[in-house]
Amino acid sequence: MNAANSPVLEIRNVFRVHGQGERAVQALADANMKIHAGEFVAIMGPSGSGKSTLLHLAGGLDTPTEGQVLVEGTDLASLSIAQRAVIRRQSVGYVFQDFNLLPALTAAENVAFPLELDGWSRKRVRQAALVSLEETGVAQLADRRPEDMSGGQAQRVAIACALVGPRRLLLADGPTGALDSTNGTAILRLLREKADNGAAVLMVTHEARFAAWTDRTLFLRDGRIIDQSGPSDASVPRSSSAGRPRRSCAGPSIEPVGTSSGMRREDMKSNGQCCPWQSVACGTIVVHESPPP
Ligand SMILES: Nc1ncnc2c1ncn2[C@@H]1O[C@H](COP(=O)(O)OP(=O)(O)OP(=O)(O)O)[C@@H](O)[C@H]1O
Repeated sequence: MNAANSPVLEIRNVFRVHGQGERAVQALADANMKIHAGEFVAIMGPSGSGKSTLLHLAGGLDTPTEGQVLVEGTDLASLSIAQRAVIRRQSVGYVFQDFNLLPALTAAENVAFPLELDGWSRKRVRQAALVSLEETGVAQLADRRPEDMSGGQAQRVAIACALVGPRRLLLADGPTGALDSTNGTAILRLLREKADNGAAVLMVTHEARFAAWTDRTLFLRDGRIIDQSGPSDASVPRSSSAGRPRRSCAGPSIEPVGTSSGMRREDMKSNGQCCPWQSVACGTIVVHESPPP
């Protein structure tokens, strides 16, 4: 299906128009980009320039009006809804702007959820969840529910959700938004490490100091990719640049169709088999067999 050197993510001649008629908004226009394994790419641009739309398309949460989105060589449009949900759950980690943690579950259960849907054993799931929470510095919150967390803590749990398991494409929409400088830097370091270990990472950020951790930055304006900046110190080998910024500087919300709030854990698991209805939860997609309430 995909050659070893093919991009993990390719956006090919993509247009996305939201709404119709007089209310139509061209959120993306002729966007083209590729990210390979091991690359960390930032997206910057003014509010409304199409950053989240691009990320939603990359994660298969939205479909282009025109053009193709390929994940590991597979055109997402060629897949059924259920097949797309599997790709998103197994290959794509998504950090949402508003976290999307399931309120009825503890932090560890939130992180474990996609792995449980994939049939991992309870013990393996718990171990993987704890590793991921440890990586984001919130292992002590494993048994706490989102309502008992601060915004910054919830954000780090949401990042743990996106990073758990062997995801090869990480999409992060403002992953440092609710974090102070120290924790924000720790998350950037972690994303950098994930890229250095082979993941493809695409991150929306408003801050050039965070983009400096990436390999290149895409600049969006009015839905168009208007520029790209590469590394200013490309000669620095990966191993010696780990743990610090790589560069000195960098030159729709699609609502879930349903919400899982209030659903019981077992309901959510049994609803995870297939279906046209889906909601976004904790870096993965929860699918409902019937329309959510
Ligand atoms: N579901 C939607 N329905 C209608 N218009 C939308 C929808 N989602 C996004 N848009 C519009 O598309 C354009 C791009 O939005 P998008 O959220 O991708 O921008 P952004 O760069 O992520 O903005 P921000 O930095 O404020 O999050 C904006 O004009 C926005 O109002």
